[in-house]
Amino acid sequence: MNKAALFSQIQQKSSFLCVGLDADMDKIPAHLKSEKDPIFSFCRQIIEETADFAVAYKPNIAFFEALGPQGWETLQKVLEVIPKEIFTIADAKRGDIGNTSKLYAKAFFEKMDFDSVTVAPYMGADSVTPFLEFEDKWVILLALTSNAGSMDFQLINDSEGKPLYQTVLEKSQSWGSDENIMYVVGATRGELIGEVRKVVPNHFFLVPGVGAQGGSLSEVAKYGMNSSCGLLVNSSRGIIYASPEKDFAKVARFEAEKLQIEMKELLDKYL
Ligand SMILES: O=c1ccn([C@@H]2O[C@H](COP(=O)(O)O)[C@@H](O)[C@H]2O)c(=O)[nH]1
Repeated sequence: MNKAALFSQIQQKSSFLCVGLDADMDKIPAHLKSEKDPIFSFCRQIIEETADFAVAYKPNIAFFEALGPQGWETLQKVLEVIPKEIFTIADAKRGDIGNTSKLYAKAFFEKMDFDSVTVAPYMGADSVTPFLEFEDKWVILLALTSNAGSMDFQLINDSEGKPLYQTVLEKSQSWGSDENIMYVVGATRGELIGEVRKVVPNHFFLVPGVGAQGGSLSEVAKYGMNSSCGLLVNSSRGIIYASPEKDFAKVARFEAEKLQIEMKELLDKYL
């Protein structure tokens, strides 16, 4: 999917919501566990109920890998029930020496037909560029993540006072463009989102951290929105585990709609 198609969907749905599919056997409702493929059943129902409000889905690959070989089959089935016009993100956080990255890219872009994959930047250009050789596919590079540990490296300043995440943003711009690179920027980062936006004014950000991690959607929009929205804001647990009962999918729909209503207001305000 290209940037224009993504923005057009954001406008049509008045939403920049990404629903995170962190489907955990220990957390899905008990009644699903007797089904043949409980994780597929859970994800399918979440997708069916939230697709009106979501412009992206982000299966976190760890939750599928943890199921062993069956998990990869489940992931493929989940990918197939996501409506074609909705952007898909393999949250896999890959990246390795060039020939290995090439095969990771093949796995997510050819064997499975994801629109994008999250990639760690720390092995440098040759670990990222193999992912950029696929038309209308995206790399989502970890820049300023939402977790406390982001302080350990990403916020360390160099001798000129520049934080490492900023070097990642600056350097990676020569590897691709705002048509094939997005950046992960945590919703928990507040004003720093504005600092990221200054360095990369036109790129989309994938923003995890609203909902369960407590990030503020209004701050994300205030500091991060650009003229083509430029934001995909993810919520996983806040939507998919909003109810542990049989009504989980309906309650997920309600939570997704709540976020979409807030997003519409923010789009009207800033766009
Ligand atoms: O900086 C990051 C990068 C990725 N994530 C992932 O996003 C979701 C967040 O889930 P919530 O339940 O909405 O907190 C999850 O898959 C993380 O692995 C992130 O949180 N922060």
